[in-house]
Amino acid sequence: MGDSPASGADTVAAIGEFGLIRRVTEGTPQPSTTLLGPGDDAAVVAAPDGRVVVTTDALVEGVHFRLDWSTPTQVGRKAVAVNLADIAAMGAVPTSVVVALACPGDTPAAVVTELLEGMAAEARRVHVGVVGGDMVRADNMVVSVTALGDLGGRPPVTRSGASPGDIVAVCGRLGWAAAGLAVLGRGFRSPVSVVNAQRCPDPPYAAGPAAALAGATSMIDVSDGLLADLGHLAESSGVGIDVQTDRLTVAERLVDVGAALGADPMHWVLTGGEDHALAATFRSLSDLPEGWCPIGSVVTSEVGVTVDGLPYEREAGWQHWT
Ligand SMILES: Nc1ncnc2c1ncn2[C@@H]1O[C@H](COP(=O)(O)OP(=O)(O)O)[C@@H](O)[C@H]1O
Ligand SMILES: Cc1ncc(C[n+]2csc(CCOP(=O)(O)OP(=O)(O)O)c2C)c(N)n1
Ligand SMILES: [Mg+2]
Ligand SMILES: [Mg+2]
Ligand SMILES: [Mg+2]
Repeated sequence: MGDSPASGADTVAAIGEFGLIRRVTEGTPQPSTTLLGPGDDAAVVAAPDGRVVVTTDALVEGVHFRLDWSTPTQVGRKAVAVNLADIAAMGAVPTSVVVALACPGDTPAAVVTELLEGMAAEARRVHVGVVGGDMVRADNMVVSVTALGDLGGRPPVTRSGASPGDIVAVCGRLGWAAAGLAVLGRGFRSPVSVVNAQRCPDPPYAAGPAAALAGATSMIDVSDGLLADLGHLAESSGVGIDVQTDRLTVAERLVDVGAALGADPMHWVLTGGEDHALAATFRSLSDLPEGWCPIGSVVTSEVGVTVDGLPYEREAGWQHWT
């Protein structure tokens, strides 16, 4: 897909910026919370409780996705999903999404329309619209998404509210996208379950607001790796966090892939990003909503994360530029 540029009439350059915008916006249905959709200088969306939650994340070809690993639809879905997970991690529900796409002129127009369709499809899963965007020329593809959300009258669940004695819990998958990355990186395309997890996450969006309602004291989505992201909670809250590996289930599929590739599947679970599970702290075990699993505790030791009481010797997760 990405390695054979289209020529002739149906490229981005041939259709032009405004033809492309018309193609991806005209006739797109919007939910009722979109008061004024794409086409003007800005969109107008309802902000039911008077506050707006906003987050943005960019995906870069070659860094976050490859068009020979993923379809444009999967890239679009992923770009929106990673942002919706950040909204959920605040305990909010999404209200709308705006998107920006940069690509070379010889990009087939179908790649762009499929990507935008993927974005709209992921947004539709949570009943929100893509209410605007931007499209510009660049040497490599970059997809950037901004998501807005609503707290429903609740306080935001921040990274800074954990205190010693809290239970650390997770909702969603861990290690699957990392296993998929390892498979794709070695040139394989199966097992499709882990490969698809890398291509596009399936974050537990509803678990964020549910955790907020249940009194979660802090929360984050796992984008870089469980230990790395719990590290952000620990640092913001000024606490220690201990993860108990006997509380973490390593799915049989991950065990199989680990054995086939000579990799430790527990390392994927502890440090693999991109599944966008939610990790949160709760005052007591009985506060955990359905689907949340206890995996550790907030402790009074020095600020940081330990695994079974010990420092983790390998990288805790993904960092750009290192
Ligand atoms: N260029 C920037 N300007 C202001 N804030 C930024 C910038 N880049 C990142 N941040 C903020 O730093 C925090 C951590 O970023 P990041 O690790 O990307 O979070 P996440 O994993 O949730 O996307 C977020 O609050 C983000 O908004
Ligand atoms: C081609 C390719 N190489 C490597 C990765 C692995 N990878 C890229 S970014 C990333 C971490 C998450 O991305 P980031 O931009 O840090 O998102 P954020 O933490 O801001 O949500 C990982 C594990 C990938 N998805 N695709
Ligand atoms: Mg980010
Ligand atoms: Mg996040
Ligand atoms: Mg990151």
